[in-house]
Amino acid sequence: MSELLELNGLTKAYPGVVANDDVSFSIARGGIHALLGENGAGKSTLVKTVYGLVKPDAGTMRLNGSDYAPADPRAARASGVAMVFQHFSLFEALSVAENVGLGMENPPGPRDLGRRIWEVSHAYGLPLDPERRVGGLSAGERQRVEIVRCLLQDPKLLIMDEPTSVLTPQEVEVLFATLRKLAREGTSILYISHKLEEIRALCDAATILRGGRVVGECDPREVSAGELAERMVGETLTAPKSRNASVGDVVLDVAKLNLPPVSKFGAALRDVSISVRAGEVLGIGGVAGNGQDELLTALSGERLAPAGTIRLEGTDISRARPTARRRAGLLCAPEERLGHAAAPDMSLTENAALTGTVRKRLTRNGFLDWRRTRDFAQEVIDAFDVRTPGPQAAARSLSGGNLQKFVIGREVLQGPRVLVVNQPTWGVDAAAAAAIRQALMDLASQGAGIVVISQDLEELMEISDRFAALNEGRLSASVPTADLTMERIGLMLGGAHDLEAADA
Ligand SMILES: Nc1ncnc2c1ncn2[C@@H]1O[C@H](COP(=O)(O)OP(=O)(O)OP(=O)(O)O)[C@@H](O)[C@H]1O
Repeated sequence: MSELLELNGLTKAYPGVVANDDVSFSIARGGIHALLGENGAGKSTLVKTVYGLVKPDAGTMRLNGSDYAPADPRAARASGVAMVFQHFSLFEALSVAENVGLGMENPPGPRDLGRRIWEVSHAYGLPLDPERRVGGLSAGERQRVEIVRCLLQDPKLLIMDEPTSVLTPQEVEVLFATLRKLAREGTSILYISHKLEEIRALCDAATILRGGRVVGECDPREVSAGELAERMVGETLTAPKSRNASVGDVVLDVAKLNLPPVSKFGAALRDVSISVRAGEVLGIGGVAGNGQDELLTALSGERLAPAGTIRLEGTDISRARPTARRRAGLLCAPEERLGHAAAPDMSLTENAALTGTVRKRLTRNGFLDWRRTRDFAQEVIDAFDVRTPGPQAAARSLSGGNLQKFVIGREVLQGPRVLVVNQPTWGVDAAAAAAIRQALMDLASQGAGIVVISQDLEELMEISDRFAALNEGRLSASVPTADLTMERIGLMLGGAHDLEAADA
């Protein structure tokens, strides 16, 4: 196999950090090449350089034997480089075909475009109806739109940034079949993921980054996932410690909560009942868009609930606003890090103040006490090993996984009575994910009630005492995790509610 893309000495520094440091490796034609590394290792910076979004300070690239230095993504696409981002850039109110057309340099006429979308999507096992509105599509279907948009440009290199984090296990299989087919046809794939077993199943080469430098190359099929993880972090990993499951009184009690969807494309909550005891972790599984956002905003107080539906340690807080709920001890960490959980252009200190003022007493005489706030941000950075030059850094300058560690740490260190988290380890590397899970379990051991909403079933099985499934806005009765099989979980996720035991 010959090389499609060669990277030679790529270097890119940001204030206080060298994101890529003399990075050299090559990607084979028709190869599926994994880019591995813990959060902040420099993976995104590197692929953004290849896609023309970042200009390197030093180093060169060659594509297909010719010098390659894309001035912008348009130039990269013209050279045959396509990228599917972790965050989709689709317009919900437009159709599949309209969205695809908007992302193309020279889209064909509407009828032709519709026909080609249908053909390409079916040929690659990702069937799409060009006429459907994107707003009504699942996350997996939206990703198909992004992939098909890339395929219509006939790419030589397809870059995928953590593509499976939004997919169900079945959708992952379909995606892998598509990528293998593309590779057989000669397209190269550069694949970023933190899911090491997936990398072992899919990729035929891997480059490992640590601190911006290449620290290893291997064939992931010949190395265990544990070994890969250890090479990434440069140390031995420990599995989470189990804890004593001594549970206390009910701390969070939700009774028959009904709420309309947050948007036209959300799901209404229907008769949702939850009961979480002190010391307990309740895992809520389900495919995104089945009421997760509605549940989180109802619990955080961003949307008020009908009186008598939500009780915290016996007190009705259904009509209380977010600040009052925080004061009472109910804290929430939403899924979307930039925008919802953190303000991108604000510093980490300012972001610490966003949710920390009441419980960490960050105000004095009605004004923010900047020193205390900065100290709190620093405390989060230290305790959760957030890689950043310091609390003055803007939230958007952090790598995705490091910002996630900050957002979760900020809530955990406020000593909540009840903590609700949505996708707590999304985009977080194996070592940091283990640390976040351990922190949630430790918090439960200290007597808090924890609700973990996640699409990662293995994560839920690892840390939850009980499991419930959210499907079209209905929450199943919860079942002790120890009694569950994957088959039963599948049935619960599919909405077969009558199969479960009654709530204990
Ligand atoms: N625009 C920027 N300004 C300042 N620093 C940045 C910027 N972009 C990235 N960095 C820093 O560069 C380093 C590498 O970040 P990068 O996003 O490439 O890591 P990553 O390996 O993709 O991490 P993750 O897995 O968490 O997404 C990090 O320390 C990050 O904080």
